[in-house]
Amino acid sequence: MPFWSWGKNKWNPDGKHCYVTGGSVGLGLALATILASRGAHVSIVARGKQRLADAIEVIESHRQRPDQIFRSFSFDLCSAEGAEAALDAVVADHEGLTPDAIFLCAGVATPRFFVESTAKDLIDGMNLGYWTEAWTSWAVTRRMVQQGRQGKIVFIASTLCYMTFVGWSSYSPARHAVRGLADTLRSELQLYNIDVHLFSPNTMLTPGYDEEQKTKPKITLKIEEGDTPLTAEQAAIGLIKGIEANHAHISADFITELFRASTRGSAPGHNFVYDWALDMMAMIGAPIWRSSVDTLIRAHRAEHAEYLQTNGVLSTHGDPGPTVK
Ligand SMILES: NC(=O)C1=CN([C@@H]2O[C@H](COP(=O)(O)OP(=O)(O)OC[C@H]3O[C@@H](n4cnc5c(N)ncnc54)[C@H](OP(=O)(O)O)[C@@H]3O)[C@@H](O)[C@H]2O)C=CC1
Ligand SMILES: CCCCCCCCCCCCCCCC(=O)[C@@H](N)CO
Repeated sequence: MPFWSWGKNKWNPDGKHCYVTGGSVGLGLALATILASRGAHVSIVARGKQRLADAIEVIESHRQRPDQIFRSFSFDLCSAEGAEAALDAVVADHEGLTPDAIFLCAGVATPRFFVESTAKDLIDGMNLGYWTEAWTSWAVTRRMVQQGRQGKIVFIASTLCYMTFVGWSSYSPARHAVRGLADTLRSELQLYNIDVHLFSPNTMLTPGYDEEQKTKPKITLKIEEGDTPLTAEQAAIGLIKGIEANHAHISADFITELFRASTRGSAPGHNFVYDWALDMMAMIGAPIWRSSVDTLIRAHRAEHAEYLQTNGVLSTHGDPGPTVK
């Protein structure tokens, strides 16, 4: 879309088929309910069947018209086969046609210290933080092009796709990879009139967030105190607003906006003056913040040494962990 038509013809989900991966809880469910309440047909995919069934009930309660189609399917999206099979199921009630919009919310974050991660932990990090999104985008793009259909693909990354710190060695690289793929596809899929967006939420209070607390190092949690968490609903509303504004990179909080504007690479920005102002703020603020965090980390050395000792972390050094392929 040329820049002079930005903001016109706001995206409207009414009557469109929206496919939300990871739509059973958290951000995906919040998004699915908003889309349903705005008249979309909604398909959700996740692994756990009970949570899918519960989610469909919630989505149903937002139905606007009797003809809206709501479906849920259980698939593991970490493999090309899983992503293809899920897509087959998702398009079945839509004459085999690819969805109008795909929201790639499926993903898992498991923070740990790098030295306590097994090889499997690191591979899982890429599987659950990158391939869950990449395989679905690959499957759907090929079909969209075969069918001559246009549409919208929305990748979900994180603030950690622009910056990172201690504890996120298995997750932040996967989120940076999602940004790399989204930026590449934003460029390439113009060939077919397929729009690509990247949403980078900060902390969201979701079941996934509760889960990640179980492995999160204390120092990581301490650094994250600087962030103000969003509810899944607030994040989903921010995402939809960003799509309506036709932003390539979307965020829903000020800190991520700072990192977006100062780490944008070749991605299109928002408003030039606004981005420039953010960039200036980040140029001064980010090094000050980083230096205070570095001080915090160095002050944590003794406690960390004790943690390694007590948990016998280094005695397992070199063990690749179970079932590494
Ligand atoms: N919460 C946060 O603070 C932040 C989260 N994010 C990212 O945003 C996305 C949504 O986060 P959030 O709502 O917190 O996540 P949740 O863990 O609450 O929900 C994740 C969803 O993805 C599904 N899912 C996970 N793995 C797979 C898989 N292999 N195949 C199919 N479905 C899968 C889950 O269902 P099931 O397990 O049953 O398969 C669930 O529906 C994730 O990618 C997350 O990493 C980004 C920034 C901040
Ligand atoms: C001028 C600069 C000021 C900077 C202040 C920075 C404060 C820390 C921001 C940490 C944000 C981390 C979000 C991680 C979300 C996520 O992806 C995980 N929860 C995974 O689910």
